[in-house]
Amino acid sequence: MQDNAEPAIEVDRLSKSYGAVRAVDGVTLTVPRGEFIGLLGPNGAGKTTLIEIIEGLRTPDTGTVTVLGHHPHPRNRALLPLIGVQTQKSAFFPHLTASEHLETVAAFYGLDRQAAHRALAQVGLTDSADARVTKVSGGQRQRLAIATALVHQPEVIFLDEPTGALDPQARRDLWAVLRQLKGAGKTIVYTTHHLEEAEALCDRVAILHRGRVVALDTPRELISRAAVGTQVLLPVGQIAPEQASSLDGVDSVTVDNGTLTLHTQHLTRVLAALGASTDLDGVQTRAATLEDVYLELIGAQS
Ligand SMILES: Nc1ncnc2c1ncn2[C@@H]1O[C@H](COP(=O)(O)OP(=O)(O)OP(=O)(O)O)[C@@H](O)[C@H]1O
Repeated sequence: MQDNAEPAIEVDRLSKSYGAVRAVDGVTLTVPRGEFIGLLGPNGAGKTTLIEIIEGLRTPDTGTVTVLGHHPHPRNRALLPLIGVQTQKSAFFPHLTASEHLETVAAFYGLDRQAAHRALAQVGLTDSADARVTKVSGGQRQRLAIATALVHQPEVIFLDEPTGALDPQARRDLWAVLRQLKGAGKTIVYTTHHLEEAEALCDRVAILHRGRVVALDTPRELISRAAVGTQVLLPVGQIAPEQASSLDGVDSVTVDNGTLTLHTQHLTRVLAALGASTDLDGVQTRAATLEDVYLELIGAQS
């Protein structure tokens, strides 16, 4: 019997180098069951290497990994039914329709057509069941890749940039699919370069830089701890930048593209001071986002 208190994933002091490049450099990470965790970081930060070591597709130099209590290395067959993997280069069986492709995958797991049709429905692709895999749109391809990872109803799902090259509507549609998986109690590990998406979807995010985890927390906590604060935006000309700088609560002022931006940790004080000096019509405020935190962290480390 499985111990449900046991974490879904435990990574301990994991490292992997390619020649002189330390792709993963001493990563320690625990993912509880049912968590939706995002791995973020610039190109080359080590996200794919880390996720593929956890999946058992790459071998670490040092350190240990357990997934649902199993070691993925050396290749561990007991783990395969428990994990679902969508990689950046997901391949489909050519010449088949979406449902035929999934039925073939289901057969590998000793499952019948029903499993394939359930996975199609889960990602909202039932209407495209008879479409050839070579003819489907980018959004449908991504859904089919996720369905391929879901056929055998795994407990832990790994998704490497599942919303990569999708248009905004297709991405939003996929968010609904990912939220449903989370709602069904699955543990999801995913990588993305879309920070607003990670902020909307993830319970926690790990920000990687040069193979190391430089931040690990809930998006909300990371944002509240960051120094970025809130921005107050108003059209240039409404108040002189020097006058704005001297207002109560203003930390700094920048002018960009016709907009004067006041940076502050004390929004109410700034709005009160601003209201006493100028008309507040046209003034906008912008709360800090995960993207601000990310840029601050990565910028500071570069
Ligand atoms: N098979 C490999 N052989 C040699 N170097 C590799 C290999 N795989 C990754 N690297 C290097 O390891 C580092 C981490 O790469 P990785 O693909 O894990 O980063 P990433 O964060 O997933 O990047 P991206 O966001 O671009 O997908 C990079 O410097 C990359 O060039």
